[in-house]
This record gives sequence, C-alpha cells and structure tokens, in this order.
Amino acid sequence: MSAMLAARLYSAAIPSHQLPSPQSSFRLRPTPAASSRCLALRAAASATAVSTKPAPAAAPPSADRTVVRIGLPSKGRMAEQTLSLLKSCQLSVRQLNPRQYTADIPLIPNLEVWFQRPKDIVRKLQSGDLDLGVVGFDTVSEYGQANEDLVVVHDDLDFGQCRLSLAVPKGGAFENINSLEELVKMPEWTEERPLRVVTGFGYLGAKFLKDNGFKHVVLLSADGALESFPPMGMADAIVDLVSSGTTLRENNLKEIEGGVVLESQATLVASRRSLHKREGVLEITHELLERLEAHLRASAELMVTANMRGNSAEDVAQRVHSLTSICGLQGPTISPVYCRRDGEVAVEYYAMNVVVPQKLLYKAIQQLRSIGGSGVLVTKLTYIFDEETPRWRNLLTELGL
Ligand SMILES: Nc1ncnc2c1ncn2[C@@H]1O[C@H](COP(=O)(O)OP(=O)(O)OP(=O)(O)O)[C@@H](O)[C@H]1O
Ligand SMILES: O=P(O)(O)OC[C@H]1O[C@H](OP(=O)(O)OP(=O)(O)O)[C@H](O)[C@@H]1O
Ligand SMILES: [Mg+2]
Repeated sequence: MSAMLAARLYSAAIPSHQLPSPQSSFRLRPTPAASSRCLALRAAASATAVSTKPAPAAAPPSADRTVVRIGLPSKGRMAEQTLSLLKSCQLSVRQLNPRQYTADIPLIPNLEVWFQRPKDIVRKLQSGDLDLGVVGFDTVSEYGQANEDLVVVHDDLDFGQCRLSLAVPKGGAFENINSLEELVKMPEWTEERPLRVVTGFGYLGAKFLKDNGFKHVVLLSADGALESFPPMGMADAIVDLVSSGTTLRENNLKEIEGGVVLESQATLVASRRSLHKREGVLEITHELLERLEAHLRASAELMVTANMRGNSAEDVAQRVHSLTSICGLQGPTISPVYCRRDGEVAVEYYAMNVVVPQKLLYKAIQQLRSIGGSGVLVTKLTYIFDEETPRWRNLLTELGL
C-alpha cells in the first residue's frame, strides 16, 4: 500500500452541526472540538505534512496601537473588486506606491489599509493585528475554523460568488454516481483503497466528509489546479471552489447532489475583541456598513419618473398602487405638471417618481403605460440610506450592546 493511501479516517467524534451559510448565519458557529478533527490531511503534491492544528485563540488587540486597521486582498480575483466596491462607496483607497502593503482611505483618517493575502487577513484578525477585513466567506470559514472572535458584519458584498463543492469524474466508476449518498455507498472504497479526495480546504473538507458519513476516505492537500488530479490518477474526487463550472467541465468532472460544502461570496469581517475594545473600530464599522448598504441597495434599484394622465394626484396614486411591480420605498411621489392651455395654466399630467427593482423594470414600464403613463425616464441610483441598517442592529445585538 502506498504511503499516501496509508492515511486513515480516524473515528474521533465531532457532533454534527450545520455549517454556517452567508444567508443564515451571522456568527461563525464554534466547532465543539476542532482539535479532534476526524480526517488525516496529507500533502498530495509534495511531501510536506500539513498542519491541521486548530486556529489559535484570538490574541488581545495590541494596546499601543491607536489606529484602526482593515485588511484588503493584496492580489488575486478579489483584490480589484474590493477596491472598486469601496470606490463606489466614496471610500477610494490611496496607495502611494504599488509595492507598499499599506494605504489609506482619505475619507476615514483613523483607518489604515493593509494589503494581505486572503488567508492572512483571517489569521491577522485572529491574532489582533487587523480589526476589519474584506475576504471571501470560504476563506473566513476555512481559516477562521469557527473562531468566536470573527464576526461577519456584512455577508453579501455581491462579488466573489462561488461555492465550495465536491466533484467526481463524469465517467468510469462514477458514471452512475449522481449524489453524495451514492458516493458514500460505493463498494469500491475500502480500508486498503479509500476514496482519495484532494482539496485546498482541509478544515471544511474534513468536516464535510465526516458529517456526511464517509468511512473509507483520505483527504489530500494541494493548492491549485485541483481539477487535474483525477484525470492524472492522483485523486478520485476534489473539493474546490466552483463559479461558472467551466473548469470542472473542461476536466470531465461533475458536481453531485448534496455535494455543496459552502456557498460563498465576499464579506466584511471584524474581530469581536477589536469591536469591543479598540477605540474607533465600532464607529468605523458603522460608517463602512452604512456606506456599503446604501450603495449595494441602490445598485439593485432604479428610479423611474413618468408623466401620468389623471384627474388628481390621489387618482394617479390609486392607479399606481394597483400595480404589482411598482411599490417604491414608501410609495410613489406624485406632483402636478403645470402646462399652458390657451393662455391658462392647467394640470392634466402628474409626474410620478418611484423606485423600482432593476429586474422588474420592463414589467413596471409596461404596467405604467397600461394605466396612462407616458414619457418614462429611468435613472440609476447612487445610494439608498435607510433610517437604520438591519445589519447594524444585528451587529449590536451580536455584541450585546
Ligand atoms: N472561480 C471563482 N469565482 C469567483 N470567486 C472565486 C473563484 N475562485 C475563488 N474565488 C473567491 O476568491 C477568493 C480568492 O481567490 P484567489 O484564488 O484569488 O486567492 P487565493 O487562492 O485564496 O490566494 P492565494 O493564491 O494567495 O493563496 C476565494 O477565496 C473565493 O472567495
Ligand atoms: O467554475 P470556474 O468559473 O471555472 O472557476 C473555478 C476555478 O476557479 C478557481 O481557481 P483559480 O482560477 O483561482 O486558480 P487556482 O486553482 O490555481 O487557484 C477554483 O480553484 C477553480 O479551479
Ligand atoms: Mg487561487
């Protein structure tokens, strides 16, 4: 038996629990005993052993630091979109030298920007070297390992959408395997010849396999090009990020029912200790949250202005309220349009402003026309500030404030 296959599934029990999902979970749920990890993780591509030690407990924020620090991805696919999101919120990042790892945001003087690799952002939040960070939920979950100190402040930054998913070859022994249940039950996997799963997500991958009852399985570790492992005969399955699905398809791999480990997108994460203890962190988090929410909300909506024929503003309002695709934030704003008729000022039209979800725009225009709308103008919205953002309220509750 090869050394690689000698790695075994250890049966130390971890009580099953749900993985956090961006939509349902605000806090990263703690793992009861991260150290009793169930699967041995071996480095597949090199001989280096991979440590599966639990994440260290959060260190207290360094007392002598007075400035607040946020970590942003230094490279990779999240870097550019993070900067562009911040710019859309009027929070342009000023980096004097592209080779420097620090920058600032002129609008928030007490905030220092540190460009870091995504996994290091999570590590440095836990060590107390960063207070805030923008990073994918997959990275927070993998490197945060359910550490209580990490608080997901905004779980829906609307970029970096992907899922961590288990995939197997389309053909061969897997031809008729279309679900996780079928994969677990395959008679091919034995103690001598376990299912070999390669991943860059040792923590989440091991937990997923354990929670789903895999017995004869070995988890191998590699950093990139994981999709090449099964065709090369170096692994049977992979657990990796999938977005468009092109890489899987091009390598004759398929996802299976029940095989999604985690849904992910970019998140704003904070250190709980920093929020409680470091001066300025809570205020800066509030401002970031307000600006992000206002921008993200506005980008999903459009302002529609239409001239409506009608006898009165109320008459127009009644007709507008009968439409399903037009609701507005509170309701439409309606004002008379004063035109000149035979030397007299007359009101025949009413101008109506209403905020409409982008995806309902065409339907809204059709409906407006059906109730006497003409001359419809559509404009983009820059920000929508609500009285209070629900996420801020959630954060305060989470912090017991
Ligand atoms: N195909 C994808 N589509 C959308 N988002 C993705 C995709 N792949 C990865 N991501 C998101 O982008 C994040 C960063 O991925 P990227 O490959 O740029 O960096 P990384 O591999 O984590 O960093 P490093 O290469 O320094 O280890 C991932 O953690 C994930 O949240
Ligand atoms: O579903 P798709 O849209 O095809 O995207 C999925 C691919 O994207 C990521 O790889 P990345 O490009 O980061 O390269 P890497 O594997 O070398 O990190 C991920 O690891 C997949 O390989
Ligand atoms: Mg990568």
